[in-house]
Amino acid sequence: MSEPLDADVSSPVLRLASASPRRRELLASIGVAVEIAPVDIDETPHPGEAARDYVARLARAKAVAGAEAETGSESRSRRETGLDLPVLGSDTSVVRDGEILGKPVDAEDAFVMLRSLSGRWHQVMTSVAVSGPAGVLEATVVSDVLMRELQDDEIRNYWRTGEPADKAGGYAIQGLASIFVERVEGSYSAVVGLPLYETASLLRRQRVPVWNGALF
Ligand SMILES: Cc1cn([C@H]2C[C@H](O)[C@@H](COP(=O)(O)OP(=O)(O)OP(=O)(O)O)O2)c(=O)[nH]c1=O
Repeated sequence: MSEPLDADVSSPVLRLASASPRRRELLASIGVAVEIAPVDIDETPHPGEAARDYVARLARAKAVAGAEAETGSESRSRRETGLDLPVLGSDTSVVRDGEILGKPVDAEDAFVMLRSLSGRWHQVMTSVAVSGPAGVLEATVVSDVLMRELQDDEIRNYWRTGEPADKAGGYAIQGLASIFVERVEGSYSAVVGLPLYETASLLRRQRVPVWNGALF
């Protein structure tokens, strides 16, 4: 029997235009080893921009910026041999009543965000874009999340754990905030940062090998 897939020792098959460790781990879980190449783009929403359009625009911008950076000198030898890797960009936003909640900037910001999510449903929108031989392919997934009533003290204590700081909406469903989330309707992996079902489909269309149900 051959060895199981191990993302740490496999050579990269995809360039990940993201600094998010969650996205790297999610891709590793479906056997996709990545080369990390974060990009820096302006994440300011356009005036009047709908949340769904916003996440789609950002995911696309990250994939396109990552592909442009790949044509730089660092990867020139690979380009010359026609071996540029497809590039994945993604964006996750928490949306309450149509309003985009980004990452909290401080304790007060996190308190206001989580207070506003307490005891009600909100949406998590994640868009993924993959630039490759088939052009830029995209998918957007909207999930509904119900958070239980939160006490003021637990919101303050939650901030002190450090978990909310780099998370859209100020919480991580895959972490301590799992005790706050009562229900998810949609894609759990999309809430964490990447909708794996849709991502696998886009990757296959870009000829990136993904685990396909075969025995190892
Ligand atoms: C709602 C939620 C968000 N998140 C995270 C996923 C994303 O990393 C982050 C949303 O910010 P993003 O801007 O989507 O991503 P990022 O800044 O972490 O990385 P990059 O832009 O370089 O790709 O929030 C969780 O980890 N768990 C959750 O439950």
